[in-house]
Amino acid sequence: MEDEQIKAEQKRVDRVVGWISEQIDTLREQTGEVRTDIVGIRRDFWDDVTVNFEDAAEAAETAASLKQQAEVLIEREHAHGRAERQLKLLLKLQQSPYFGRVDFTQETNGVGAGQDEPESIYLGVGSLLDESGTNYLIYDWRAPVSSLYYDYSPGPAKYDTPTGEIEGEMTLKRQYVIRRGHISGMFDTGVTIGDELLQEVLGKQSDAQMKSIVATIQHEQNLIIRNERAKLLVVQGAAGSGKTSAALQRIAYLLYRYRETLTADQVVLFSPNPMFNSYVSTVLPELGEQNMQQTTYQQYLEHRLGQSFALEDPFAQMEYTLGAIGQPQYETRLAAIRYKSGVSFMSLITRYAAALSESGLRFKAIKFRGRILISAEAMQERFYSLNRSLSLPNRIRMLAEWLLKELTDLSRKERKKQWVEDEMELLDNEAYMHAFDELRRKEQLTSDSFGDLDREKDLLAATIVQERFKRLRSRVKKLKFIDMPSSYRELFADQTKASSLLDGEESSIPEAWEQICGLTLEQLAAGVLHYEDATPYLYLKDLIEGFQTNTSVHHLFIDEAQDYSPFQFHYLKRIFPRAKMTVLGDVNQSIFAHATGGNGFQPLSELFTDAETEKIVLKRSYRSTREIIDFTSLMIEDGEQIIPFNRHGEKPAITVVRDKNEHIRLIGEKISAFRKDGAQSIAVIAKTAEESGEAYEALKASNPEIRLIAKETVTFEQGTVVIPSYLAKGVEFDAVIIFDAANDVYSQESERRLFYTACTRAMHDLHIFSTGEPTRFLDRALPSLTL
Ligand SMILES: Nc1ncnc2c1ncn2[C@@H]1O[C@H](COP(=O)(O)OP(=O)(O)OP(=O)(O)O)[C@@H](O)[C@H]1O
Repeated sequence: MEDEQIKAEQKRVDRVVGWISEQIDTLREQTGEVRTDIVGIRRDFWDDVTVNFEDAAEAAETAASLKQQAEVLIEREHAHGRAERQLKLLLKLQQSPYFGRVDFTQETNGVGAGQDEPESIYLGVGSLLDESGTNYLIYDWRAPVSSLYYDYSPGPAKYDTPTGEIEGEMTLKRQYVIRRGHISGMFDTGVTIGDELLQEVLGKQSDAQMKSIVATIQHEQNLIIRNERAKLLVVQGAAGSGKTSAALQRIAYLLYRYRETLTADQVVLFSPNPMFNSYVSTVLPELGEQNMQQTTYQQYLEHRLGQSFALEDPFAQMEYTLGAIGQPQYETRLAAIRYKSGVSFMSLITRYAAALSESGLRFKAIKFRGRILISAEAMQERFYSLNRSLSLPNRIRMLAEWLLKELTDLSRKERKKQWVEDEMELLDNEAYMHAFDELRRKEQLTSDSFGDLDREKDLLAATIVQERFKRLRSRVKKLKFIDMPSSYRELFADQTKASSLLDGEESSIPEAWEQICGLTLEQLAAGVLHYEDATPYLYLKDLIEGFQTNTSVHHLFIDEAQDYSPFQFHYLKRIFPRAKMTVLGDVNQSIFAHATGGNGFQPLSELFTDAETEKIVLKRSYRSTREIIDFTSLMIEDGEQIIPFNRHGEKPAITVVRDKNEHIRLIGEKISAFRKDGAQSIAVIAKTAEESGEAYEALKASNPEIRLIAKETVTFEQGTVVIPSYLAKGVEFDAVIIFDAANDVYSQESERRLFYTACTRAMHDLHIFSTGEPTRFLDRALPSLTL
């Protein structure tokens, strides 16, 4: 690029940065003032309100005055929040005001048709107006016009606006690398967005935090980011194709596009594990947006199931499926996982709930001081005497009301019991006075009541009983009187029940049903709820008690969606009925036993109509070097369809070791070598948690800084780690060492995708160790390896 051009561009950068600096100063002053206001309002809060509770009118005035004062404070605090966010954005723009430019000449139709003057559009992470307040010095990357930059190369181009399509000619597309207000790189680009810039970005060392990709979003990723039409957007993308990145930029886009109506807490991202949450948590703040709500499916289950069971998590299930091969009930468990994850089991549960509507729902007696106050039979009788045309949840609510009334009656009788008398006597003076004060407040005792010993005692007895009944009432309100575990268990207790429920559709019941029933009963008796049972159990619970739907969520993002079962998808749709879904995954990385194999996201299509659904396939992979992608693609079917980005590095390598000592020594040496080459993050990926633990113990002596990642790990940090394969999902490392790829470690066909997932975590280097003959998943890839 010519010097003159760079000089002219730098001049513009200087001017823009100068203007940003001025605005920063003004804003700082303003935020300072607002802050002082807030401190002042807080300090003088009580001086500026008139507090008087003498009578009802005064109290009302006090309340109004308090409300007004609080509103002023809230308004100021909001203003402060807005200004702070704006300030943060300006500080970012001050360092790097923009990353791209397109020159675009809009076509004008009709009278005087022809071409307007070209306009230069500069793109940054936020927009900025000039001194006059009328011209944009920087356009937000999410503005309609900015899509030109992502969708076109120079030539005819168009973009959508809320008022229609605008066509024209793009005459220039330029990219900048601006650091601390100085242009350090500038490229004019052709067909795709800045191969050069992308090269530079992708060639960098990894980070503990995911980065935003706004400067280099690719056309097909932009389709995901800006999609506004689909109610269900399905993204099938190769490993490293930018699914997570696109999802996060899409959230930023939606928050910008619908800023009047959408807030960050109306967007929920389901991610694979807590560590992944930490990994992606900085992307939106980096883009000047607040973070969406982040959770994992397991966290949701725990929140809903509370303490009622020892709830197995997906990783414990995974450890079992990977490590218990050959154990007595292994095959039964696998059959159970497959069946209980599918929609057939869902319809069995739906029918079971319908049957419970007629009979069989289990209840728990309400007990008090070791006595049964209301028996389960009484509840059952009452429940089934209610109008059966009413839904289960409605009848449950009516039963709860009845129970509360019963409890009120029972509490009256309880007052006369000896234990109340005993308890009254035990009250010390202070407690007695306290109870009496309470009584006076509640019952408005007059001074006449003093001395009326009987009345005093009655009231005190009522208070004591009421206190003790509080817990019972609260349990009733929480519907704890339903014996959910027994109600669920009953489905398995009689093995013929399923076929009678599925009259005509018995063929969907698996062959091993009898054994599955046995296994389920065993596990429930031990107070354990297997992962595959958790969603069905919750579904049944919700059919009985009513679904706890969340209608405030407008957008649901499900990352690593290949790990969700059809049942889970249906359930999520049910609890977020108003949300649009963006579902991102890679069928080649399906690692759970419930994975449905080749048909990928098929179950999802049942949730929305064809017209509501859009599917985007990402074939280009950005994470790894061409050498790594060429190699890993040979491990999977259709791998040749993955298109590597043209970035080169060392060929992957394999070392077959002879014994344990050599194994550990060579891995230690490899770690040192990678570090010397500048790798910031190195992962030794083992198959299971158990193998990771062993690897860690063996390696830590010679690598004291090495860390072990377990399912509880919540932060993703740089450095050298040992990590189980399934936890490495979604994250990436400069260099990956596969701990042991021996054929007897990765032996089952079902483990192919797990192995593939582990290998595709590598950005720049991949080294595979094997303690014997390497896994057959490498058969096709092996010849291309450096031995
Ligand atoms: N357009 C882009 N510009 C720059 N970097 C990109 C782009 N797209 C993807 N990347 C980079 O590629 C890597 C992989 O991206 P990401 O993790 O989003 O992929 P993924 O499809 O979710 O991967 P996986 O399914 O393997 O977990 C990241 O380092 C990301 O920053």
